[in-house]
Amino acid sequence: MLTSWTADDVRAAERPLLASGVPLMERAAFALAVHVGRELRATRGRVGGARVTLLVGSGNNGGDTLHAGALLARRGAQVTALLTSDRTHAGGLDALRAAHGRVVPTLDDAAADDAAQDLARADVVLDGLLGIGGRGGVRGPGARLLARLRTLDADARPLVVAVDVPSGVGVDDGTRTGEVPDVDLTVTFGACKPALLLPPAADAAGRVEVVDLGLTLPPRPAVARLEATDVAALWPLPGRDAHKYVRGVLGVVAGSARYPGAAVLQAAGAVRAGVGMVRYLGSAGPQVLAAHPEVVVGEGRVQAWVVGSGVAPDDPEQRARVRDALSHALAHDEPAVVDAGALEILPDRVPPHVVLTPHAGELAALLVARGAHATRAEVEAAPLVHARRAHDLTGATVLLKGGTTVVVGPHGAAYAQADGPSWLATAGAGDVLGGVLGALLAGRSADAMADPTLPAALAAAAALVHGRAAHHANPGGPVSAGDVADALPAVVAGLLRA
Ligand SMILES: NC(=O)C1=CN([C@@H]2O[C@H](COP(=O)(O)OP(=O)(O)OC[C@H]3O[C@@H](n4cnc5c(N)ncnc54)[C@H](O)[C@@H]3O)[C@@H](O)[C@H]2O)[C@@H](O)CC1
Ligand SMILES: Nc1ncnc2c1ncn2[C@@H]1O[C@H](COP(=O)(O)OP(=O)(O)O)[C@@H](O)[C@H]1O
Ligand SMILES: [K+]
Repeated sequence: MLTSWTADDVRAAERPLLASGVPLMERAAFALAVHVGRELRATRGRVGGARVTLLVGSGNNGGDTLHAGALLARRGAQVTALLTSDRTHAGGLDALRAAHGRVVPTLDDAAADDAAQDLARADVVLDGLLGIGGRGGVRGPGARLLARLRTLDADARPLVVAVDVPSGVGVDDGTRTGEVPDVDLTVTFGACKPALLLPPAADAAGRVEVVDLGLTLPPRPAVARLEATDVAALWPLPGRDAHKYVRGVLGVVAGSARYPGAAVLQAAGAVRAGVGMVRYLGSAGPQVLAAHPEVVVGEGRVQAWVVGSGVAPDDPEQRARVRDALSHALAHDEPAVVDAGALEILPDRVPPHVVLTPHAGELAALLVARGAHATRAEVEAAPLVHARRAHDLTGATVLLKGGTTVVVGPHGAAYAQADGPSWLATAGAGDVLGGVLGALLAGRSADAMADPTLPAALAAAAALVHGRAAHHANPGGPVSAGDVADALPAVVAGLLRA
């Protein structure tokens, strides 16, 4: 599992070490210089003679950058520091000067234009403008330099390394404000930060290397990302004496006369993910049975529900079945996935074993219906913030679909899963995901009732498996939702072997 901690968590963990004189900045800068040296050796064979340009802000992030620049200068690199403030970390500046680095105040437009030449000639640029002390987008001279960097021709573009985080990201919430450099590598100190996992900030962060500073961090991370072994540990495995009812029955209320395919795809997701049995309720029974003869059509006991996918607003009978299923789930302590058409008829407050699976547009509509202001674009710009708001307003676990899927549950549980290729953004893929998650909740129904944070972990696991199934179905190329479902058994088997 990848784990990340907030700026406050990291600062609190650093405090006792700093108080006892541990030289954290020197350690951070040393590790940064090692990583940059490795990149330079990979791209040009040696550090000696490499041109290194430092973007230096007013805080300790700039201090790290100057100290790393000094170490690289001592290894023969030609280092230029572009200072963007009249305040600069004194120790860092002394170290760079002592190592014969060049120091250039870059405080106005003319200086930024001159500096653009340094940027274009550089082999590597270190972004040391803002770290965990940044508030809002980069202001002033630093923003001018980032704009110059962004507009360099592609063939003049140096390797860009972010110091701790790319400057301009919301460290704790993954937002981006103003100019944010698109970096190739982020070397982050003490712990990974949420912005390096969360959209849209993480898209700017490139590869992430975490430098261990020996911090003692709180037990619960702010945002996590499941990996294969975590999913294997969460997956419900049939025992030798299992039968289909023990393994979990999933009630599926999906599809309508207008969208029968949603029911077929959702059943495919659940069946291929290995559910004990699917019971289907709705008008698409013949289509579901034709595609999946293993499905049972009609009412009966279930351990979990998935409701709403492909349920059209003009289908009052299917909407009534969704309402009945939701009431049953709430009254009998059965976990439920609430998708698409069912999001509009969700009760005001629900427990966390109800998992909402909106995309950004549906999440915005859900928030607006509860008196909050939100547009689709605002949700996409701050997925964690809006998923958390939806959790706070409804009580539900929230899985917000997107290129990176964000999951929020109670007690601060949060996940960011970036497992699928962009090809997964295809009609019906969400229906398959609902089926996979339903299968997991049916298989671990009692556990999901006992541990209110488990539905969030299962939702993240479903997103991982779904994304990997899209890769597996056709590596590097297009997939249909049906292809994704067909790839599930092999992907699950692969994860369980890992
Ligand atoms: N606490 C520590 O001892 C350690 C900190 N480290 C480094 O220190 C960084 C945090 O240092 P700081 O707390 O000094 O914070 P930063 O260096 O992130 O930035 C703070 C400075 O930037 C200015 N600033 C804030 N927002 C701005 C904006 N939007 N535009 C322009 N200027 C802005 C502030 O006025 C302040 O001077 C970490 O990210 C990490 O790189 C590492 O050296 C490891 C040890
Ligand atoms: N850019 C993207 N990259 C990877 N996966 C994506 C991207 N955009 C959306 N997805 C995934 O594709 C699926 C689309 O689901 P959804 O929006 O519900 O579509 P539908 O309702 O047609 O099934 C979700 O699992 C979502 O996370
Ligand atoms: K930075």
